[in-house]
Amino acid sequence: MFVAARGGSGGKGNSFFATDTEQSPKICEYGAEGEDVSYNLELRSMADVGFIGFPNAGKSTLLRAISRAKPKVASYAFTTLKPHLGIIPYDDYEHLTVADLPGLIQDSHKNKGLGIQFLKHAERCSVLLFVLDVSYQNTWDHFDSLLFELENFSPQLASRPKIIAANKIDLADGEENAKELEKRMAERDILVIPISAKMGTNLQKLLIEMRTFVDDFKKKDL
Ligand SMILES: Nc1nc2c(ncn2[C@@H]2O[C@H](COP(=O)(O)OP(=O)(O)OP(=O)(O)O)[C@@H](O)[C@H]2O)c(=O)[nH]1
Ligand SMILES: [Mg+2]
Repeated sequence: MFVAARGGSGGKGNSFFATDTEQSPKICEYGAEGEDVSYNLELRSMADVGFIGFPNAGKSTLLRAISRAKPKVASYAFTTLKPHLGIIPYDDYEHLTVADLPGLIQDSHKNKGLGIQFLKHAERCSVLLFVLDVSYQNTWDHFDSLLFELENFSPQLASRPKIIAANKIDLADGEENAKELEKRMAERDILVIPISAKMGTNLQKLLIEMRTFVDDFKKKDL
């Protein structure tokens, strides 16, 4: 927060000039003029981290778990229709802003589903967090499909630093599927963090990694 322009000091109102004999004086004193300043503001990024994932992967559940934002969570696709922002405070008084974005589907880049509208928001995030539902086995395919949509929309967006949150490890086979995903992604040098957004498992590790990625990105961006 900062003061964009200071107001002038106030003048004295009519009641200040009231006396025993003149209860409602018609005189007053004008205040001093305030500052008159023009600013050009540039919105450089919508959020530090943008959540990318298919519908129902648990993006909104994760946002609720790590910030005070309260986006709607439900077990049907396209629960989230517009981006929701959350703020994560860290112990050193820095904070990250994260954006829960509407679910992506095949051919989003051709404006299917919430399409381009959604991808435009992602374009303004510095780091991408892919939220994958590891109650499914082949989530590396999910990751590639999501990446394909991003690449077709904007190769620059697709080249942003990426982290994968392997979500729903509390469900059957979740941990094993997450391990297999981790193995495959290690070959591509992409970090996978197994979590359960619902149960709050391993979120601390995710928060630390998100912060490290964003800090690195900002350093390079300077
Ligand atoms: N078991 C389990 N269920 C989860 C977890 N995270 C989310 N869910 C459930 O998955 C469903 C979808 O969660 P949402 O957070 O709404 O998913 P979303 O990715 O925001 O979905 P869209 O807004 O449609 O893109 C809900 O029923 C959640 O309760 C998890 O870690 N474990
Ligand atoms: Mg959602």
